[in-house]
Amino acid sequence: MEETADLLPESLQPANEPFDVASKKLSCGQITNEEDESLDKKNKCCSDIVSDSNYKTGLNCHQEDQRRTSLVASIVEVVASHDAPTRRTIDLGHGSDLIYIQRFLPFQKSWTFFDYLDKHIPWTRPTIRVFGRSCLQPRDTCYVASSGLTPLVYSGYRPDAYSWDDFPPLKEILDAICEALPGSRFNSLLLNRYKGANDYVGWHADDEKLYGATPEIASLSLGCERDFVLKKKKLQDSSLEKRGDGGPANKRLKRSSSGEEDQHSFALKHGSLLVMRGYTQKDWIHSVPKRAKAEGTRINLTFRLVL
Ligand SMILES: O=C(O)CCC(=O)C(=O)O
Ligand SMILES: [Fe+2]
Repeated sequence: MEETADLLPESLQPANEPFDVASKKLSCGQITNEEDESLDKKNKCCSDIVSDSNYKTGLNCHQEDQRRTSLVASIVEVVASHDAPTRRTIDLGHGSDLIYIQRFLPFQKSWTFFDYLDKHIPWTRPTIRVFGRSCLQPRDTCYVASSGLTPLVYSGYRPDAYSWDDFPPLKEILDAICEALPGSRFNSLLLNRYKGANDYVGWHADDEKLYGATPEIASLSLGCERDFVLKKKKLQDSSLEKRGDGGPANKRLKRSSSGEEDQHSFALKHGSLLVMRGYTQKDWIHSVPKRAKAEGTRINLTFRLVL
């Protein structure tokens, strides 16, 4: 990953609204989640029904019991259907694709992981090199990997690898991801903590050789919602083109004038999982830009396989 300075097109500024989930921890300037909002409304509506059922209804005890049973069943159904993960596959074309799973982890469980990681991970903010200049990385980081792997080096920085055994909850998350992605394998994890609106990751691709030609990267988001932007590489930016191995990249990237989108933006929700697959690291770059209204802390975990 050779990170570039943050070049944020004006058109990508979102219409953020403050996010406040009563009793669900913090308000961090997150984008309002329409579904969470509607869940809140439905939950409120359900509790209204429950308290209404205490009023005199004119039904006998048996009828009242039946009514309560069916009310409880429908409340459970509403809550369950809103808690269920939703999976979406996004075909970026030419062998690149994404999977986005909203509510991959349950809401409160995600906050439990957030609190643990915020407190227990030995976060550092290293000096990196961008365009030949040294600067402080604009977010906190930590690296966890199985022993004996090729070390990760990015932007002139080589993080020390902590062991999975140092942070047992990470293994729990890894197990959940492997269960959701049968056949996938991960042995390393780069953690990022964005402490507010000014923290970001600039345009880059995770195209280091140690991940091979078509790495699968599973990215879990916890805490404050942030935008994740993907932009198609120009043909001359393609790593294959740079290596002079122009054939496949040429074929994949050249056809981009066919009306396909060259840029995608996703608001990554608390507890969501985004998976990048295929040629996504070869043909696309991605970033998490600064966002004035994203005041809260966000923790991101990217699980990778070092070959
Ligand atoms: O924070 C994110 O969602 C992305 C982080 C990222 O791109 C990276 O660590 O390589
Ligand atoms: Fe990345």
